[in-house]
Amino acid sequence: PHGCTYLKPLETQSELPSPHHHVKKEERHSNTRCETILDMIGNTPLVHLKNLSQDYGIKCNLYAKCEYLNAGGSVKDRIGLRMIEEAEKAGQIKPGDYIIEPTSGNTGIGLALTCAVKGYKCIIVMPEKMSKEKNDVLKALGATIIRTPTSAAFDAPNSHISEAQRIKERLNAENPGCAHILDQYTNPYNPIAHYDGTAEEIINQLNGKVDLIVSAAGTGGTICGIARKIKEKCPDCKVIGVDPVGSILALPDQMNEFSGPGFYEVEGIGYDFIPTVLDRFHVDAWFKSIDKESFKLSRQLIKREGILCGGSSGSSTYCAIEAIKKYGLKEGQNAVIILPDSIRNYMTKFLSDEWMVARGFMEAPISDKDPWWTN
Ligand SMILES: C=C(NCc1c(COP(=O)(O)O)cnc(C)c1O)C(=O)O
Repeated sequence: PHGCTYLKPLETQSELPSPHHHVKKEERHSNTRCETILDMIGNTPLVHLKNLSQDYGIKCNLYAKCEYLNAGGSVKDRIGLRMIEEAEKAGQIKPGDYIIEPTSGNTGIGLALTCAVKGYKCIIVMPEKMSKEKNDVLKALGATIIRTPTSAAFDAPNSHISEAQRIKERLNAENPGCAHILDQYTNPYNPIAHYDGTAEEIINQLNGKVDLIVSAAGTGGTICGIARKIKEKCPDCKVIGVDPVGSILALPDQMNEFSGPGFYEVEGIGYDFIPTVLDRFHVDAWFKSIDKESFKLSRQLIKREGILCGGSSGSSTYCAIEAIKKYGLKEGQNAVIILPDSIRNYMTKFLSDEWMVARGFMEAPISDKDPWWTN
C-alpha cells in the first residue's frame, strides 16, 4: 500500500532500472513523493567502506548497510511498521488503541513514529540505561515513557518486560481490548521484516554475491531474518552474530562466562535471556564485543567514512574486521556490516570526550583545543 514514486515517467520497460541499478545522485529522493514518512522505511543504502578497509588492510569489499537512514533513525523502524501492519491485517488493533512495548528505545521510536502517523496511543517502557536522546525523541513523537531499573532481570517484577505487561492488564481491565503489546521478543514479524526486506535488499545490492554478514544481536530478529534468507539464496555466506561481554546470547555458552561487571554501555544489544525470535543456531559463529573497542570503531566510522552511526555499529564493525581476518576474505569477496542506528541517540554519550574519558574508553585529549577528531 505504501511506496514512494519516482515522478520521472519511464517511457518503456527497457528503461526500468535493474535491481542492481546504482541510483544516480540526481535521481535519489530529489523527486520522491511519499504518501507518509512511513514510505521512507527500508531500502537503505549499502556504502563501500574504502578508507576503513585501507586503515585495517582489508582486501575484500567491505560494505555498511546504513539502517540509521530509516525514517525514525534505526533498523527497528522496519519491525515497528511491520508488526503494526500485520496486527491491523489480523484485525487485532484499531486506531485509538494503546500500543505498549518494552524496548531499549529504537523499537519504541519505530512504533511511536508509526503510531503518530496511524493514530494509535503509544506507551514505551525503557530501562534507565537508555539515553536521554531516545527519551526526548519518543516524547516528541507523543509517546508516554515509563523508565525501569537497568539492573532488573528480564523476569523480575520491575523489569521493562514485566512493567509493560502490568500496564496492558490495567488498561484492559478498564476498557477490554484497548491495549496491546506487539512484543518484538516473540513476534514472528520481527525476523520476517528482515527476511523480506533487509536481506533481499543486500542480496540485490550485491548482485547475489554475499560472502559475510555481521550483525549485533538484541532480540536477534535482524540477524535471524537475514540469516534465513541468505542461507536460501547465498548458502556459502557466513553469518556472524555479535554479542557484548556481559550478555548470554553467544554460542557456545562458554563464550558467555565472564568475571567482570555485567553492565556494558553499548545500547540495544545483548540480554540476560534468549529471546524467542533468536534462533542462535542460524548463526554460523558468534563474536563477543566490548565497549571500548565498539566506541572506538564507531568514532572511526564517523571520522574516516562520514558515517554518523551509533555504538552498536562499532561493535559489529570491530567484530567484522576480526572475522574478515579470521576467515581470510579475499579481493572480490563481499562483506556486509549492519549499522543499526545513528549518532543522534548518543550525542551526550560516546560522542562526548568527557563521557569517554570518565569511563576509561579513551585518554584525555592532549588539550581541550584538540577535539577528538584531530587526534
Ligand atoms: C531491541 C531493540 N533494539 C535492537 C538493536 C540492535 C539489535 O537488533 P535486533 O534485531 O533486536 O537483534 C542493535 N543495535 C541497536 C542500536 C538496537 O537498538 C529495541 O530498540 O528495543
